[in-house]
Amino acid sequence: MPAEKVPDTPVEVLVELLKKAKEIAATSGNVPEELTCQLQKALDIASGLDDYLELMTTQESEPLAELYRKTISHDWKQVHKEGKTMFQLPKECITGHVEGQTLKMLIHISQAKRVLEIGMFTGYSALSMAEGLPEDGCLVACELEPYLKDFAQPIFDTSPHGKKITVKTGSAMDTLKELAAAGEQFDMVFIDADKDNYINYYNFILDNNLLRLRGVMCVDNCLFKAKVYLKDVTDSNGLALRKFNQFVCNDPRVEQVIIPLRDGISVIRRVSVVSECSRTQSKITDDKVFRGVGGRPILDRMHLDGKVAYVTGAGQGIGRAFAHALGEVGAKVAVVDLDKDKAEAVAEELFLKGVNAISITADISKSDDVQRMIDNIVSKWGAIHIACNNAGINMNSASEDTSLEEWDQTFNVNLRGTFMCCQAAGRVMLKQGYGKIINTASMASLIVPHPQKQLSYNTSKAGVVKLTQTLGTEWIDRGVHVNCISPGIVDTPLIHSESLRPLVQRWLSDIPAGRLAQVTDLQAAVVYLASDASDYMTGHNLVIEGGQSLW
Ligand SMILES: C[S@@+](CC[C@H](N)C(=O)[O-])C[C@H]1O[C@@H](n2cnc3c(N)ncnc32)[C@H](O)[C@@H]1O
Repeated sequence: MPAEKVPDTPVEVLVELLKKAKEIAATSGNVPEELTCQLQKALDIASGLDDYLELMTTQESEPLAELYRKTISHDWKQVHKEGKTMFQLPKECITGHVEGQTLKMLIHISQAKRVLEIGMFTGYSALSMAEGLPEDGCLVACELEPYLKDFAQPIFDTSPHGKKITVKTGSAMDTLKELAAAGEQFDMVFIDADKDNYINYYNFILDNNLLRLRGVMCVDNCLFKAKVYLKDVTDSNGLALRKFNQFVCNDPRVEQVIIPLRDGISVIRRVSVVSECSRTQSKITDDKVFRGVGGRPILDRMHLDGKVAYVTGAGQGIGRAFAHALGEVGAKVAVVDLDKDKAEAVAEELFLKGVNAISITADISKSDDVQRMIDNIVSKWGAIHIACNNAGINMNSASEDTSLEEWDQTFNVNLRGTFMCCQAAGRVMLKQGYGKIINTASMASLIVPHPQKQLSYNTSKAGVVKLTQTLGTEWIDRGVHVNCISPGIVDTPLIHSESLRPLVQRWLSDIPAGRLAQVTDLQAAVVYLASDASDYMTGHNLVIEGGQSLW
């Protein structure tokens, strides 16, 4: 701590006290050496903590470092003297590196997209949190002093994350009222402004649902230099924080913990709405709709944590998108493809994202390969919960010219291969009493896409739908759901081949949505069909074609 710095956290106060004690020990002749030694150890521990945390925390970005340098070197006294700020702002009120990184981490953990900050100062915590937000995330920062907006904005503009921040100047309570009137809600709220208003901000936020269900509130300075728990404190801010902590601690609407980092950060979350409603004796219907099935709200019911999935034809296109989608919501994924390199590349992509993935090379038109694929997965992960039978081929020819070879090849992969996968995975799933099979059919199972001629493809995909319906009804009473997805025309590299490219304009005029499907348009469907949220669906053909089959 620099010599002129005022101790600002319990640890900094402790360091100062230990230094004084050491000085006293050094100047009194009769202090045992053992006591001096113990004092030095205590001082080393306390004074080394912040430096160590600083060193071991991921480095701040250049815009944050610049914001810090500019804030610390600014003459705040002079600015106030010149009447540019209403109050004389102490530079120490900047949150800084370790706290900024903590807030950014909380944003990541809570997957917040919308953040509200009360008390921006020069914007260090605002920019730290913005860095943790996704590209379409946003942060509304309330700040009393217009001068601070002008101070922070040029630095925000140097950061790729600065555009996520909107600064609202004026009294924070006025801004809160405005936001509540507009029906705004936030995933995370950070309070770091005038301490005597903390309880008012907190109550207003909860009473007006500014913090969304399962949102998180963080509050700074909750240890207030230890004044919240020391006796004989007269400091008004210390007493305000003490009262605030006690209020939150007694509030049945929330759970809280104070993290003793810097000057203390309270992390507060709303507890179950059920207990909140019974407390207020609201007339609620306390059932699965209200609580969620098994206490899990709808999005949680789409999670696939601990589930084992495979996707065939996952080396590219739709299969790759399916593999990523299933992995992103928690499943372990076996990436199956005829092409070894492609399967390995996608498994590597998934692994990089933190998904447990393996690659398997298999030709699903060969029964031995199919059985080997299933055996590999079961021996590696002990089960198969989700089977995405997606591999397929498409050849074009006029029906009068379609060779038996083309017909057989198409059916061997698209229908016979899909059946073999369903059967092999189904045997495992029937034994488990649980399974979700998702076959990739096609819009061509419903309509005859034109002008290209693809008899064997169309009929094989119609077969996939009937296969799905039959298995879906035969196995459902033993816990195995079988459904299929029928994509419309998907924008894959194949579409841009020389022979197909001229047809794109023609197709577009047949599609109400006015565009081809992207593989990402299909991802939510596979997650839904793989999850418990679709437990009453079986034998269904989920058509995703931008309305094309309706015209
Ligand atoms: C502790 S500083 C905030 C530090 C900031 N979070 C950071 O990361 O550096 C408190 C800020 O709250 C602002 N403030 C105080 N009272 C306010 C109020 N009633 N409405 C809005 N802002 C207020 C002050 O002007 C000051 O900039």
